[in-house]
Amino acid sequence: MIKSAIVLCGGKSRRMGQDKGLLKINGRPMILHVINSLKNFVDEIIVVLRDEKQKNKYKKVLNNLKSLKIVTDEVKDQGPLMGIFTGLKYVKSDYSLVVPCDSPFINEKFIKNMLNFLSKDLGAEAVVPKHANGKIEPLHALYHKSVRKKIHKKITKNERSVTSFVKEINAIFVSAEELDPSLKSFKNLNTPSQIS
Ligand SMILES: Nc1nc2c(ncn2[C@@H]2O[C@H](COP(=O)(O)OP(=O)(O)OP(=O)(O)O)[C@@H](O)[C@H]2O)c(=O)[nH]1
Repeated sequence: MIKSAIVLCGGKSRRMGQDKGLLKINGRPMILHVINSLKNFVDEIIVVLRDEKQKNKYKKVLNNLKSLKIVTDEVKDQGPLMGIFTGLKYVKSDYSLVVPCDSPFINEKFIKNMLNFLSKDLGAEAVVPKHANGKIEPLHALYHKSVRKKIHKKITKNERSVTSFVKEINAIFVSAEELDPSLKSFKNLNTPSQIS
């Protein structure tokens, strides 16, 4: 069974003030932390960027990486739901693990636990982590390719919330704490003060 991952990296990084995926954490661009964690567990990684200009910058950092495809949003600056829509167009697998590029501490435990769901007969359109306080993590989730049609409907209505989207589809919610007891996989770096 082919396993695919989609890395969302086409955001505007307004709060950070510079492109988050290329920002170095412990001497290495954030996106490489995410890709390094994923690469031993999936057969292909689709990196979804905003446009050709951003793609040219990332090519320098991502060259030589096997099984990696860089694509650009069908329409830019529409938010992560568009990124998922674009990524799902290119994947070979039925389900894809979607992750953001600004969570550099995504770890193997989280990835393995998420991919383990693929060995079950899921019968769901998505598997989404949920915290004890009810907060959900739709950018750290598994999506079936078939949701593309439903996303298209939302986008054409200008509805861009990924959280609202997953609440409307047939999604399974799973304990974030069980997927990664450290919860580090879910930490997003959004502002300069979060970078020491
Ligand atoms: N492909 C793609 N990814 C996106 C898009 N918007 C956000 N993302 C990604 O989704 C993740 C979460 O994004 P946010 O932090 O909410 O938004 P951001 O635009 O990156 O940052 P801010 O401008 O500070 O809100 C990041 O990995 C982004 O790169 C988009 O339009 N296209």
